Amino acid sequence: MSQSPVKVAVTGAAGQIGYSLLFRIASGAVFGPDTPVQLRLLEITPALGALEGVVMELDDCAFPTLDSVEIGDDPRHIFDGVNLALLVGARPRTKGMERGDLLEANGAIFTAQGKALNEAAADDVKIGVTGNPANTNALIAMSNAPDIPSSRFSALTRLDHNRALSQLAAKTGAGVADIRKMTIWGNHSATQYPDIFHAEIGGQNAAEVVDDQAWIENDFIPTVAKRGAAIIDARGASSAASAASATIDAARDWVHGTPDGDWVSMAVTSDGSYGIPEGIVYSFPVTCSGGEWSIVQGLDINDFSRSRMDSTAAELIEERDAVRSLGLI
Ligand SMILES: NC(=O)C1=CN([C@@H]2O[C@H](COP(=O)(O)OP(=O)(O)OC[C@H]3O[C@@H](n4cnc5c(N)ncnc54)[C@H](O)[C@@H]3O)[C@@H](O)[C@H]2O)C=CC1
Ligand SMILES: O=C([O-])CC(=O)C(=O)O
Repeated sequence: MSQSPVKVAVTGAAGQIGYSLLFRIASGAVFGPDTPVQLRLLEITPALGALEGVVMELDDCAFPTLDSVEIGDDPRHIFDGVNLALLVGARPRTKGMERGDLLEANGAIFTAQGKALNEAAADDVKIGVTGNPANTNALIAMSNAPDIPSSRFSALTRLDHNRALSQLAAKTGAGVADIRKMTIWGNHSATQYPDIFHAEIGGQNAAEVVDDQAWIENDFIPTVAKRGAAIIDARGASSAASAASATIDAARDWVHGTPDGDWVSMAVTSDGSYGIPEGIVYSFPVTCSGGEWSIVQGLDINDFSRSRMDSTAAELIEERDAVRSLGLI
């Protein structure tokens, strides 16, 4: 093992997503086989006993890339010197709830964790927010961490991106690896806009390959946007293994870069690109290189896309105003 260890914090580590996520990070899925990982796991006090059991299992895997594991309930201590913080811990929604219903319950968590990251994290920290409502939780954490550049925060829309790839592959008979340039715009919520007008299948425009606007409007977009609720209905619990997998994909690409000729979807702070109001955490098509993301510029936006991009921005503005009135930002 040639390199010095990377410190990775995971919050909500004893939860469903944590149980899929930790083993993959520990086995090198984010940083590769040559980089030792020090896991720093945050939980609420009553869940620390269960977390000890998860740590026993991590030990029992004997991963060569796992350097050490520390657990605790104090964010300031757990975030000390971390290079990557994956903020998963939050209450999940249950049947009949929208993710936005969690704003107040989960907002307080991200206020405290933003402050603790600001005080304790390493200078190069990257922060990925999975806990819902992910975009606005990232905004809350960012607003409470004034010394960390806002470009170091992102919220997870990679699961939506992966869902869109899988639905498009099923419709066209292509393999997911043949599809490039998928985009999720906006909020990780039912208003998100999965956009195939710039996507390519084997180099051909995906919307032209599909050639079925009714499928795009009535099938593809609602299936992707409401997939989380469909999983809750079927499983009785929200998505976990796929959410962990997307969290890994997002962190890996942010750290190591996106492949040439492709992009990914990440919710990042808007700089006004594509007319999206500045400052909200909005999912864009991005490329990553050298540990930094950049929003893909210059895409032509048709009227169909424009109205959907604006509706999901409007929802994020409402969420921002709601957390502002709660004093969270
Ligand atoms: N962005 C995305 O694509 C997705 C987001 N999610 C969200 O991820 C979050 C976690 O989901 P699950 O793991 O299924 O939930 P879970 O309930 O199984 O686990 C959450 C864990 O967080 C812990 N926790 C609560 N408050 C905490 C705090 N202040 N500090 C540290 N830990 C804390 C709980 O004790 C629990 O162990 C939920 O908000 C869920 O809605 C889930 C799927 C996809
Ligand atoms: O839908 C939920 O509440 C969990 C989630 O974010 C998803 O599966 O996309």
